[in-house]
Parts: sequence; structure tokens; C-alpha cells
Amino acid sequence: MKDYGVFINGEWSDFGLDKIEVTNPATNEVVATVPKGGAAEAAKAADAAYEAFTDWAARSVYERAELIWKWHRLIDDNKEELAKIMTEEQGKPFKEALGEMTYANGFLSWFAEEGKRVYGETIPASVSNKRLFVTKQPVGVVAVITPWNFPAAMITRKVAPALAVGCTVVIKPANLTPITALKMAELAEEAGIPKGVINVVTGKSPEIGETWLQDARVRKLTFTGSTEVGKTLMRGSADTVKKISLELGGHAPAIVLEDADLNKAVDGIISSKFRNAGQTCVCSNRIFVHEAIQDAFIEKLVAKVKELKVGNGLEDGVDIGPLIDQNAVDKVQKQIDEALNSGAKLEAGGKAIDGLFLEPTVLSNIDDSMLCMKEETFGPLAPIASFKTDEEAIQRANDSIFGLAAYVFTENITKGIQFTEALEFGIVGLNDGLPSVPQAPFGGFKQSGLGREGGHQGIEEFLEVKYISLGL
Ligand SMILES: NC(=O)C1=CN([C@@H]2O[C@H](COP(=O)(O)OP(=O)(O)OC[C@H]3O[C@@H](n4cnc5c(N)ncnc54)[C@H](O)[C@@H]3O)[C@@H](O)[C@H]2O)C=CC1
Ligand SMILES: O=C(O)[C@H](O)CS(=O)(=O)O
Repeated sequence: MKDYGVFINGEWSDFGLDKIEVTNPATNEVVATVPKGGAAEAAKAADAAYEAFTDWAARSVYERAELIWKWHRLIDDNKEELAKIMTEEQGKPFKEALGEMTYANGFLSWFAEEGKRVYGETIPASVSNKRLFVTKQPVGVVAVITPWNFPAAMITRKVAPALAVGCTVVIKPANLTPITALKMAELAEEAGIPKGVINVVTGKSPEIGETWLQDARVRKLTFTGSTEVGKTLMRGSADTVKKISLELGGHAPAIVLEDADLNKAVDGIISSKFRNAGQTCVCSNRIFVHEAIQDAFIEKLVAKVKELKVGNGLEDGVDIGPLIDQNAVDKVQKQIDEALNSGAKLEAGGKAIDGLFLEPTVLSNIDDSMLCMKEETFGPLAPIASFKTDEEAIQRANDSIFGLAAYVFTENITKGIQFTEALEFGIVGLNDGLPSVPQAPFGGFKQSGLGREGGHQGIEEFLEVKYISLGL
């Protein structure tokens, strides 16, 4: 068990603060402690990031990219250790944690190079004695607030583009899973990223957040987490008119059309639904299956679900680890029990095993009035509802305040494209349950967020556009 400090202006310190214990959700053992920081530490971090900004922004994008690549190589060299830390603090199986480290590192390599493609433009002037130019400049100090479900990727998906264009960052990782962020900051320091460019504060989230919201030097807030907290931060950003990016909740529909390849659909939905024990914002949470193939689909799905191994993520062959805490288990169990009490049929699983482990669960005979079809699940529950017509499936899939990810399974490509165009979601997997990659834009419609992360779009979130008019 290790006591960590926070990382501010190139210094590691606990500032004599009280500690927050970080526990392993699989064993309930304390694996580390971090400082319970607050407004003072948040202000120190903002001071450091503001102080470091001028020099960091003045460097060439190639110099910044070289340091980001060094950081990338160190993360790659240490990915097994980082993955083990992630499994111990978040619970996901080691193989998934290792996959997340590769995914997270993919944002560093992608944006180290995307920074070199931030182009300006010239505009034809309406008079002969003027020249008009457009350039792009880094927005400044960026506040980064991240969730517990992807402790590495949600950090690098924001920090990589920010650093590439010359911004500096103050980071508040989730207190449930802060160690991965702190370890990555250690490697950034080792890579030679200058002091003050990256700062990591742990502790009293509302107090830390409010300090950065009220600090006019913080010009951008990028947040990943619940829609509720996202709205709080969006309101607070208005006080200093900050640029803001929000990656919020999701409640993805997965639609299996009558002509779908059932093996492809089952594999895609299992990948999407049970990744991270169902604790991702893009999990298939509402599964709509055409009535003509529902029985065959359920039979195949249940057979595969019953093969999934639940256990400590450090054990070989484990597919599903624990949920993050008791609240998470209670929330999913409530959705299961409410559905069963409302007429749903239990096809597999259905209950907590022990501690924070929950059986991968399949329910059928689901209707849209049930809680599991309206409230984000964030757990290993697959509710199956049948439909008759394409129009009905699209209407029901779109009937949500969320619009992050959706999935369609069909072998008719024309129909598949028509579905992707009709679905009100920022990400659509067509015969694909795992669409997320660093080179593609990730983000949602409606109350799933604002802005995009990844892709070439993701770098624009950290840039200001400047128009220069030159009189000759
Ligand atoms: N759209 C996306 O890409 C993602 C969305 N999520 C959503 O986030 C939720 C699960 O993650 P959680 O960490 O529990 O979400 P959360 O919203 O409770 O916390 C997210 C982060 O915000 C911090 N925070 C909480 N209240 C705050 C405040 N008042 N001021 C400043 N910071 C505050 C937390 O400490 C944490 O670091 C789910 O709803 C999930 O759908 C999670 C991951 C990705
Ligand atoms: O936080 C999440 O759920 C992630 O954004 C999902 S993904 O990027 O790993 O697909």
C-alpha cells in the first residue's frame, strides 16, 4: 500500500492533508491513499499551469510532439504495471486494463502528430491593400475532470490534444481511481514534460471544480462523467465564459434486424454490453430484437453469457470483474428486480454473487416502461425487447434524453445505412460493437454531451481561431 502525493508544478507533495483511501473493488483492500486536496491545492495547480503556459505554447509543435512521444514510449514500456494498478483500483480484468493502456496511449501518438496539422488559411481581401489571415492558437489553461471507469483513456483523450497544441492542464481524476493518473504523471515528468504543464490534484471534487470554474485563467473545461455533474459544470463555466467539452451519460440501443447475422449480432452485443462489467457510457443497454428471430437470438446470447467468467480481474480467464462500489451494485439490482416484478423473464444471471460481483444478466419480455429502459444501467444487465417494424425500432431507440452510441445489426447494407442516418446518436456501430478508436470523433447528441474527443475534430476543442487583417 502506497501513500501518494499530488503533482503540482513538478513537485510531489501530500501537503500534510488528510488522506483518501483507494480500495480494490474485488477484495475491498486498501491499495493506496491520496491527499484530500481542496481549493488551496486547486489554486496552486492553476497558478503552476498558468505560469508554464507561455513557454510551453511558445515551443514548436514538433518540440512538444517529441516530448509527447517520449511519454508514449514510457507508458508503453510500463503498460503491464499500469494495467495491474488499474485492475487493482477499478476492477476491470487485466486483459481489458492492458487494452485500455493501448487505447489511452493511442491518443498520445494520434495527437502528437495531429498537432502538426493545425493549419491556418488566407482569405481573399475585398480591397487590394489588405491581406487577411486566419491562424489558430492554444486556448490556455485547461481543467480536466475525469471518471472512474476508464482511468487512463479519459485522461489522455483530453490531455494529449491539449498538450500537442500548447495548452497546459490541471487534472482532477476520480477519487475512486486516481492512481493510474498519478502514475502516468510520473512518466510524463520522466519524459521531460516541463513542470507546470501537467498538474494532478485529488480530493474534494466540488471544491476543486468550483475553484477552477471561478478562475478566469482557466479558459477551458473538459469533463467526462455523469450528465448531472456535467450540467453543474456547464452552469459554472458560464461565470467566466469558458470553452467546454462534455462527454456525459449514454443509454445505447442495439437493434437486431430480421436479416441480421445472429452470430455477428450476439458477439457484437456481448462485446459492447459486458465490457468493463457494463460500466461504459457506450454499452448496449436497450436491446431491440425483431420478433421473428427473438427466440433464436436469445438462445445464442444466453449460451455465450453463461460462459462468461466472473471474478477478480487479476485472475486468468476472468471476463467480468466487480462493479465499482455498492451503490453501483444496488442500482443494477434495482433495475433487475423492478423488471422481474413488472413481467420480465429471467433468461440468465439475476443476482449479486458476493461483494461487488454481479452475475451477467439477460432479461426478456421487456417493455419500455421499465426502469432499465429509461435509466442508464452502468452494469452487466442485458434487457431484450421485441419489435415488429423498422419504424417502431427507430422510434423507440431515439426515445431517450441520451444520444451517445447506438448499434445496428443487419446484412442489408442499404437498410443499415438508412438506420445509421435515422438514429439520433453521435456514434453508430453498424455490425460493430466496439467502434471507439483514437482516430475517430467520440461524442454525443442531446444530453450525452458537447463537442468531440479523438479524431481530427478533437484537437479543435483546445484551439482559439484568430483572424488577422493586414493593411498594406
Ligand atoms: N460520455 C462519456 O464518454 C462517459 C460518460 N460517463 C458517465 O459518468 C458516469 C460514471 O462516472 P462517474 O465518475 O461516477 O461520474 P461522476 O459524474 O460522478 O464523476 C465524474 C468526475 O467528476 C467529479 N465530480 C463529481 N462532482 C463534481 C463537482 N461538483 N465538481 C467537479 N467535479 C465533480 C468526480 O470526482 C469524477 O472525477 C456515468 O453516468 C457514465 O455514463 C463516464 C465515462 C465516459
Ligand atoms: O467512458 C467511457 O465509457 C468510454 O468513453 C467508452 S470508450 O471510449 O472506451 O468506448
